[in-house]
Amino acid sequence: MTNASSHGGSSAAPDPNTALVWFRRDLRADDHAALFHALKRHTRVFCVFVLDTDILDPLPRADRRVAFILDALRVLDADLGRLADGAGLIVRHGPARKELPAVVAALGAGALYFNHDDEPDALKRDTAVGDALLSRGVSVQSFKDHVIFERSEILTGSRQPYGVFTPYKNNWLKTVNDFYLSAYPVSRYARHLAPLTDALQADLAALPASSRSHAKAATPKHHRRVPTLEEIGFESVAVNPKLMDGSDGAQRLFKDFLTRIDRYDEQRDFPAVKGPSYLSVHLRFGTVSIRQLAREASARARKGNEGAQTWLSELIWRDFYHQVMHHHPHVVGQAYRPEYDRIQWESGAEAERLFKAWCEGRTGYPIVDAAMTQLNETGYMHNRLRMVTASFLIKDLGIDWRWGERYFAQQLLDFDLAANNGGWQWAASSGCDAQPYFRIFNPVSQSEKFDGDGKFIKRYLPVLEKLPPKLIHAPWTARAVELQACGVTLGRDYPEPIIRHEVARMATLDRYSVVKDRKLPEGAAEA
Ligand SMILES: Cc1cc2nc3c(=O)[nH]c(=O)nc-3n(C[C@H](O)[C@H](O)[C@H](O)COP(=O)(O)OP(=O)(O)OC[C@H]3O[C@@H](n4cnc5c(N)ncnc54)[C@H](O)[C@@H]3O)c2cc1C
Repeated sequence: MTNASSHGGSSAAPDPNTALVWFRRDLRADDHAALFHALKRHTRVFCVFVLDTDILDPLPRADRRVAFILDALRVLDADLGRLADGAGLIVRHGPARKELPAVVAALGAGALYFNHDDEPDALKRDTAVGDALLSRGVSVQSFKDHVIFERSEILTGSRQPYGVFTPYKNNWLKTVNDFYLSAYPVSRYARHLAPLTDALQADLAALPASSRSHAKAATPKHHRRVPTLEEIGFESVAVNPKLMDGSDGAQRLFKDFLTRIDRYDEQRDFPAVKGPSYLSVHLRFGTVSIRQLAREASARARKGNEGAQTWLSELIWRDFYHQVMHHHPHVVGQAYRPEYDRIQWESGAEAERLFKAWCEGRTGYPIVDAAMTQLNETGYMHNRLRMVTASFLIKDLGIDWRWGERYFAQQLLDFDLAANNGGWQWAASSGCDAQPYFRIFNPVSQSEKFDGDGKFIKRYLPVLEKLPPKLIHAPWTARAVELQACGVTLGRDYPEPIIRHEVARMATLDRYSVVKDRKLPEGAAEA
């Protein structure tokens, strides 16, 4: 499997036997397209990760993702060392567009290898790095690694990108075979990984572009190549330990999920149940290979395992949203369907107040508040609740989906531009194969249906612990004495609802009337 985009380049000066592999959203040493191809074609291969200050500088100083990345880099560094004696990860801290050319020059590398990242900013960065290297005669090779099918690999019969998921999925399933799912056997050529010698590390530490290098050349035997959070200007922050340990942690989670995958289709919608895989952060940072996951799911799905079939569909949604972003980059910032940008969202101080209450889990709707608390406290939110909270913000509070998209992007450990944008535009009805605009989630029925006994709500809102199932989904419908018997006074211990869903629903249908001038279809309903 190659699918390489060769950017060409040739020169006598850089050493054609030496290559540098640039790790980005693929933080593992196993089944790695760029690493495999570099090792196969070159006899002296180095690996680098750049803590890119263009990305890191605007982030809040306490960011779970940075903690996750550093942890994953430590595992990657150790794994490279296990693959070949003395090998390891070069870690740089600075703007990637400057660091990469500097490291390439210091190593005398004749080629740079990396895996595709199709986010618009990443593409711009890669073009800048590629152009700088090409002008020096260094070849630049990039590969598909992050998805099973990318860009224009799955098209309609008339060679157009799909706008509807189900036919895309059917074509995906028809096209996929062992070729696309097999692993890149990195270890076969691991002997070509070059050791990070003391002299080399001294050279790297002295690089002018690296004002913030963390290689400690003076103590080579004991140095830490991967810096701490504090060393790169971040604060320590708690991340669920079950999600940590880089690629080792991903394998642990996947092994555990395989014991539950058969029941995924039945359990995945209930946030109090351990139903999904929790692998999203690992897929985001590539601490697990999508080929491994899709291969295992496909093998089970082909045997009729419905849990595996449903889970495979979710992995296909991921590919789907990535190809949407590739073909329609305007979705970053604008509605996929332009007519939805005519909608007038709420704005001003009142909208700001409602938005803040939503962010902080103070809407008075327990399922929404518990979900937002899960997000704020852990950096994760269950998929069903992402749909419920997104719908609530857009269709109950009348707030622009982009506000919610931005908040999720700041908070989610698994934040992925394509999936997050796809999810938000799905909820806003403006996206590719989105929820129709007239289908409006009723937060109370969603709560009753998917958290019937309120177990999830109570986990994140202990103040409601004593409320029985009949009161917990809509506490404002209870009599004051009933609530008091459970130790709750609305407005004091838990908020009054900030809107009435029935009223908001009518306002939303009105708001969305600018996109459809016909009457509501038969069955226009709540979900
Ligand atoms: C408003 C909204 C925002 C979202 N933002 C993100 C995001 O930033 N990052 C992200 O990875 N997912 C996002 N999702 C999709 C989904 O909610 C998460 O992928 C899922 O909850 C992660 O948990 P899991 O790994 O246990 O999922 P599982 O149920 O075990 O699914 C396995 C994997 O399939 C992929 N997947 C599942 N559902 C979707 C989906 N609807 N779209 C795309 N890929 C999917 C993910 O990579 C996930 O890890 C969003 C969904 C919505 C409705």
